[in-house]
Amino acid sequence: MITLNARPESLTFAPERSALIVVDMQNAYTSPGGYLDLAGFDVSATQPVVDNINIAVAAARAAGMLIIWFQNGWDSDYVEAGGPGSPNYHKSNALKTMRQRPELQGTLLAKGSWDYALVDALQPQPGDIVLPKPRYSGFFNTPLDSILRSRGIRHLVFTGIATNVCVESTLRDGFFLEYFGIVLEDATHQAGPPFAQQAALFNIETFFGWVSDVQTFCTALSPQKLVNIA
Ligand SMILES: C/C(=C/NC(N)=O)C(=O)O
Repeated sequence: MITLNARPESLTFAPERSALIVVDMQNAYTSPGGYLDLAGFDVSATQPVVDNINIAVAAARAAGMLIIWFQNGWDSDYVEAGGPGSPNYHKSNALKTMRQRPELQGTLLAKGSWDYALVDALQPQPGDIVLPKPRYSGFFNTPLDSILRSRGIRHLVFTGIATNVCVESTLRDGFFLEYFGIVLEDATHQAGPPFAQQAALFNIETFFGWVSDVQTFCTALSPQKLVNIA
């Protein structure tokens, strides 16, 4: 068992019965020229997040935690995105950007595209689980709940982009399914202004889960080891 210092209080859990979830670290959400950048969101501060996720993943893997990587997106014909009868068609800024700029059609968040791919610096290893997801929540239309329940996993440590959209959506759905959700704040980044990050972390800390950071997480898993946090 480890005890992880977190806000609003510390949590004790077994690493081998917990998972590190990496949410949507795709070029779409992280890289200049990716979807968020093209849609007008600031991605200039995402590199430290990539670096910190690599540190957290290495520490979690060494401690026997399951690593789950999500990739958000749809088939290249966007059937999975839903048509005009789906709110996703109207709210997805990727779909809206492609309607405004038809030359981008088929490039944003389409499976097989550069935009959909995980960033080069973050690559799953054998034993990790990679899950595509068609909506913001990683519990919606994916086998996530079955994968976790079959392994007796109840504690989920979250990293990834965006804190206020897919990270928060997945953590909230997990809360309703009786999972304990913890966010490593310096391994996440918001879509939108800085207040979106602050509000998401406030919501999580106050209502849905816990907030910690990569250094604290690594120290809890391996007290003797020194890490260089970005
Ligand atoms: C805005 C947005 C966020 N996605 C995420 N991975 O949090 C989107 O997919 O449109």
